[in-house]
Amino acid sequence: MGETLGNLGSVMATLMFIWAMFRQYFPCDHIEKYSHRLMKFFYPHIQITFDEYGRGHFMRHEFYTAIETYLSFNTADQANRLKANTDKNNRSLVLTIDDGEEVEDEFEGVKLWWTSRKITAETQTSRFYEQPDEKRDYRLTFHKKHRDLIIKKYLSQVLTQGEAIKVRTRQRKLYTNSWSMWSHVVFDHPATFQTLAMEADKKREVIEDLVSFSKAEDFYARIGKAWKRGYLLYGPPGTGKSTMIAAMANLLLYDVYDLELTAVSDNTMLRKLLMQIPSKSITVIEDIDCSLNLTGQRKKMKENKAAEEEEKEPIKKQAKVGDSDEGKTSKVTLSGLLNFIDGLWSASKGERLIVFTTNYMEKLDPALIRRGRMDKHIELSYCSFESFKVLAKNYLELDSHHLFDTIEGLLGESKVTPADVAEHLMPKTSVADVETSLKSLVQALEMAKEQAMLKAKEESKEKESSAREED
Ligand SMILES: Nc1ncnc2c1ncn2[C@@H]1O[C@H](COP(=O)(O)OP(=O)(O)OP(=O)(O)O)[C@@H](O)[C@H]1O
Ligand SMILES: [Mg+2]
Repeated sequence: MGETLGNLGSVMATLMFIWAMFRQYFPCDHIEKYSHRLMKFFYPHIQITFDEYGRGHFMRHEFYTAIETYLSFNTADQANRLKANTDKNNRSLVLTIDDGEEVEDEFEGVKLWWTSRKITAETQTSRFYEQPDEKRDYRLTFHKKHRDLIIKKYLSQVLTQGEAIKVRTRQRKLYTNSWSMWSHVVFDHPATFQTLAMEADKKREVIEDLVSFSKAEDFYARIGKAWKRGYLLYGPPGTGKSTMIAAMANLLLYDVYDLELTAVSDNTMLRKLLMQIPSKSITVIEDIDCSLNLTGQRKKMKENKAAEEEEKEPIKKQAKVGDSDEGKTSKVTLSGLLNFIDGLWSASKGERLIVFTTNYMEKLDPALIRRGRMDKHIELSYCSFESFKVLAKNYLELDSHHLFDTIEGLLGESKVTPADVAEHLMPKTSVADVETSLKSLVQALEMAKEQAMLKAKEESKEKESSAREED
């Protein structure tokens, strides 16, 4: 239909040309007026063309790719000729409508037609660059009485839907910083909140927080706050902090920017790196307590330790002279990081998450973790029975077992991390042996319980003896 209308358009253009020639020899205002009316009567349609590339541009127009995605998802089943491509993951086929094909779409009861066109032009080779010899575009045709509806509503819907599909299907990346640049690999971590071992209520709370944040653009705009949210994940090693970050990225379909602060030489470079982070991303700073000058206490502790060492071994101190930390360590400061989080970062558009992790919450400077900067503090702790049940389901596809009661009792009396539990549940043979796995876990838990009891005894003995000494 659209193609026929297109052809009709070219016929009309030819007629217009003949008419222009005619008018040159027989000028007459009346005839001109009526000719325009006639033209509009016969061709009451509007056509809009969306080129793949702009003039002199080497990047595809974003609207072209958005339309391509929209059409391949919504209308490809109408076309008889399709082009097959693999997606960026090389995993599934993406079908787009082939050159010259026409598809019909409908919006609020109005019919419109899209044509995918290829126009072959003569090759022009300039000294500096080669002009592509074929040009592609999408042509949209609709009745002129729907002009406002299509231009104002339909087109913006096509673009937003196309963009949304692109985000959903795009390949996500894990970025790491080297010098002042980010380099990336494919982010393919399988962790999800479903497989994360954590108490169900706590998990639900985190998921709801993340989802409502990702949908709250209007809310943040209304209250005049930058659309960003900070999370602090804390807990002993092996309790799932890094796993939770992967689950967050998979839930929101964000890219991950893993910022290694020890590789950042100063605040200027930090700013440069952070400015390159786009929206829909999670910026991660792991083990913030180990990141140099970021913790007031840590610095003090270091100084105290150095002073102690000095007292014990003055010779060692002499050897250290000239071996100052200055050259080796990063000059990134806590205030530099905080200024950035509060200042420039807030000025950039789009949603951003920043996640800090630490094993030692108490070591962190209060300025870093105050609410508003780190909006949510999430503790990941030792394995509870509820967390164990998630792991048993993941690793052994098990909902219940006669050893579960014993395990529940032992977990209450010992401190083991989900990482330790997971290690015992890992099948050691090609055929998963549930009984052996659970028994080995029970043994490990009993040992941990004994050790915990011994430790408690030693501690109480120490307390008693120090109290006696004081007496
Ligand atoms: N809560 C959990 N749910 C599921 N798996 C977990 C959990 N905690 C730990 N694991 C398992 O243990 C491994 C280590 O966990 P992870 O790297 O997330 O710990 P972490 O808290 O980041 O430790 P660290 O403080 O040392 O960085 C993971 O690969 C995962 O298989
Ligand atoms: Mg970790």
